[in-house]
Amino acid sequence: MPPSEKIKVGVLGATGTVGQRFIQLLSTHPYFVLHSLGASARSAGQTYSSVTRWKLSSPMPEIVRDMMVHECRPDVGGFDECGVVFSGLDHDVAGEIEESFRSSEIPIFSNAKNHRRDPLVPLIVPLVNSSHLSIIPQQQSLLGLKKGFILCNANCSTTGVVVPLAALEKSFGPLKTVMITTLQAISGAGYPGVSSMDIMDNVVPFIGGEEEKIEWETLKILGGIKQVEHQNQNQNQNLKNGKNETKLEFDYHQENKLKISAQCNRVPVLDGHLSCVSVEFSQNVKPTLKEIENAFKNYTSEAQELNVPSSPKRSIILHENQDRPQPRLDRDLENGACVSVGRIRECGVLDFKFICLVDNVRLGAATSSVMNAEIAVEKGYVR
Ligand SMILES: NC(=O)C1=CN([C@@H]2O[C@H](COP(=O)(O)OP(=O)(O)OC[C@H]3O[C@@H](n4cnc5c(N)ncnc54)[C@H](OP(=O)(O)O)[C@@H]3O)[C@@H](O)[C@H]2O)C=CC1
Ligand SMILES: N[C@@H](CC(=O)OP(=O)(O)O)C(=O)O
Repeated sequence: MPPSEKIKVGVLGATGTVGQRFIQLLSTHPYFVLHSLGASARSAGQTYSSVTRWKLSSPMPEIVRDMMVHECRPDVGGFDECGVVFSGLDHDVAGEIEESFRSSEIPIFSNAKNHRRDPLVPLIVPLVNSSHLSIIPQQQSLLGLKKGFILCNANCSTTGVVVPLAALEKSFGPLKTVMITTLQAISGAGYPGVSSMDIMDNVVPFIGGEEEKIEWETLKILGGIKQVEHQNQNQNQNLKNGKNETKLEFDYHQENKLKISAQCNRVPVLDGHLSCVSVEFSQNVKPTLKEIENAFKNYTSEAQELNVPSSPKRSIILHENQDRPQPRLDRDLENGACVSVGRIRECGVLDFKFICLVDNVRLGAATSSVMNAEIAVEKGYVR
């Protein structure tokens, strides 16, 4: 259900690649209304249209053209009046800025990598693990906060891969081994990103830190949250209460010891990260090709069940043509909010292999953040 009154929202890094998608998605949103924009000191104090190199094919929304861009501080520019602030900040600065907003009781939905490993911060791909929102009250109580929290969405390539992997685990139980090779678009590196001299007529077989992120983020996202008994630090109180404390912890898929290896490449594509994925199941009786196709086709997420505004009708679109999915042809499906899957076939080394595609700036970044916020509103975490 939409909130009775639209919630004021802010965007940090509003001028950047991800920031521009935020602006586009939020300019006509049924739950949220754009209230505050932030970027670097280079842009602060000027209007949005004068400092932004707008790179989307749709025009810059009228409502932001004359809005003032502010420094990314919770005490300026009306950020303290926002119920939600989205962050598309460069990771060099995102860590401290996002913490300062959280301390000021402002919920932050971040695209940056800085807090993804934090044991109190949920790392949520909204088509997979929105149940991890349940860690937020613990984050707030340990930090003495009432409304503020940080919630991260995943690396763009991770996002594209975990949706089909979640569909396989939902139907056939834990995976044992996953091998991933990515072909990543240049917009993934922000603007201006990789030099044209480096990427034209070329493939660059290195993206700093990306392989490690895919490998551990997948474990946090696909793993569950477990309740762990901790000994109460205050022994007297412990004796008085006669019980230990229960805390929530991410299990990082440890129980099933999922092994993942990723290799990442930058290719001359504007938007859309493609991945070649091979998987091995834990169960002895392997599913058939038809069963795998059905697992992808029938996969639904909580975002779909809640029917939040940014949720796709289909989380996974299965392509039958042998030469699909392709970034240029398929990245716009479901307004960039789904994952395309195709070329499912048996693998001579592991069990099966397939290709998947995600729009790195939409589901891989801004759309996931907005969908996470919609789910958080629906579940009462944003007040
Ligand atoms: N592009 C993608 O596909 C994805 C990106 N991400 C992550 O999202 C974040 C944004 O990426 P992207 O949009 O590509 O990057 P861009 O380089 O395009 O944009 C960076 C933004 O950060 C702002 N900024 C830079 N320095 C400062 C500072 N010192 N203080 C305040 N603001 C600052 C910039 O403002 P100004 O214009 O004033 O310089 C700009 O708005 C990154 O953390 C990235 O890793 C995550 C998933 C996918
Ligand atoms: N590194 C990704 C984009 C990105 O910014 O990732 P992260 O949010 O994990 O730092 C790419 O180049 O395609």
